[in-house]
Amino acid sequence: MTGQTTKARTLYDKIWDAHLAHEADDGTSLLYIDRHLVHEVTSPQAFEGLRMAGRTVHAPDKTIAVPDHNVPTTLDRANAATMTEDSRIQVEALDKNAKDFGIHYYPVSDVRQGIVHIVGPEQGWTLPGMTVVCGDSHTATHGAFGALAHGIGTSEVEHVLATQTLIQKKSKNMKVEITGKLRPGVTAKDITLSVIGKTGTAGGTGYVIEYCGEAIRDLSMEGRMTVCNMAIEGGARAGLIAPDEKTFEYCKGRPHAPKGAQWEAALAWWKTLKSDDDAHWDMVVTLAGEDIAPVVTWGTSPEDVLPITATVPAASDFTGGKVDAAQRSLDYMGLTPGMPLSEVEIDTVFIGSCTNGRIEDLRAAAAILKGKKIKDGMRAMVVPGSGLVRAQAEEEGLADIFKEAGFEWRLAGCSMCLAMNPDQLSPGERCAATSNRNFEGRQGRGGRTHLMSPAMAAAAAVTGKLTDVREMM
Ligand SMILES: CC(C)[C@H](C(=O)O)[C@@H](O)C(=O)O
Ligand code: SF4
Repeated sequence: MTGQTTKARTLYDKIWDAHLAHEADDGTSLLYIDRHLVHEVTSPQAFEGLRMAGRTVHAPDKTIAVPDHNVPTTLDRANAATMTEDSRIQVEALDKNAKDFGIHYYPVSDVRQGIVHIVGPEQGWTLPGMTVVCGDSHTATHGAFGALAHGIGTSEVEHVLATQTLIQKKSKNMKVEITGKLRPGVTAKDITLSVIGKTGTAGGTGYVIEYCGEAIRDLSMEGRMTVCNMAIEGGARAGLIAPDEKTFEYCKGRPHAPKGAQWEAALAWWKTLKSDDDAHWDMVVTLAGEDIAPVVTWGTSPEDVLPITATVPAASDFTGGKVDAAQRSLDYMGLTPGMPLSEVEIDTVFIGSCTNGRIEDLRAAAAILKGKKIKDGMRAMVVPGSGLVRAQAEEEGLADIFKEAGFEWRLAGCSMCLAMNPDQLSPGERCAATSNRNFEGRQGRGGRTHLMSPAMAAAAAVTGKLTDVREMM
């Protein structure tokens, strides 16, 4: 790495350099992978490939599996009859593969089971400066720790299982700075949606984003995970945030975090993990924290985002290819241009997912719901991101607040974030959701999704409409 070490580098450059095993003349590189997270949807063929080739998992100690997408989240889920045949096959395959290949595993029956992107940080598998991959696009979540974390395809899952390395080409560096303070009622979710609203879903293509600025520093680790989670929705390869005292504090004492002298050594390295002042950025995006409002999506792309105080746009408000796309979105979403977003009535509320299924998210929603009831006829569910989040929420009395308000209190999993398990919208059903994708059919065929923060979703459950949470604070 002569020469490279003296040049000013970004955090991404530093993590990349520290993991580079080989670089070919055309830039194709071989990266060492520190953590490989595995779930039931994208791994069965990869394990099958290993089996057929007679290979083992190269680093079973760095490979962590948990079923999350297909698992029912109802209290009776131990009963296999609650799963579809396809789901059952995938979950059983993961049970078997984890056992046969000797990797770390959190089965459905384990209180630590949950959404892979919540379990990894919670158990201390995700640490600053690491390379973290998973056959899942929202692996970007782990970037909140100053780790280079991104999704990979099933053939790459097999490659990482077999070699603990990944073939990559380096991305460009983008800086997204959120300056100043957030206003009351504005959360990490509003930041990340507003960034995508500004850059578009393709704006990050070819880049790794580093989020920085006072408003990012002020976020908790939970909030930082929410921001990085949606880097992929903005088209980026990954999103990351330089680690700081909050990061170290979060990691300290976690089951798989280093201990004693190893902790001290790790900490010394982690403290060097920041972009140099004069590092080169290929693109810079800046938003003022004060200018960010509580937002909701109105369309079928995460970039279709507006402040809750706005009205439904018309297709003619857009230009180029977006005109037709906006019209299609409006038709699918059943919305009329000019209508105040705060008058859009909803049928269902989903609080959960790897975007907003952590304890802080549940606290924010419960703070709005305390002493209130959800609107008559509303279907509302809270799906904690892991069994441990669920247990903590019960201990803090949040579960009681949700139940008294009329919410279903579920077990951990991806649930209604995507239509791969029994939790689905029916055609035309409209949902206030704290997840990250609002594509056509994402939550069930014909289902209509409005993305927002947990507090906003809680407010919507009470009024039955998209609601400005600031009116309920
Ligand atoms: C099923 C999985 C491959 C997928 C992803 O990669 O993101 C899912 O988690 C999602 O959120 O759409
Ligand atoms: S919660 Fe949603 S976004 Fe996250 S991994 Fe599961 S399906 Fe994907």
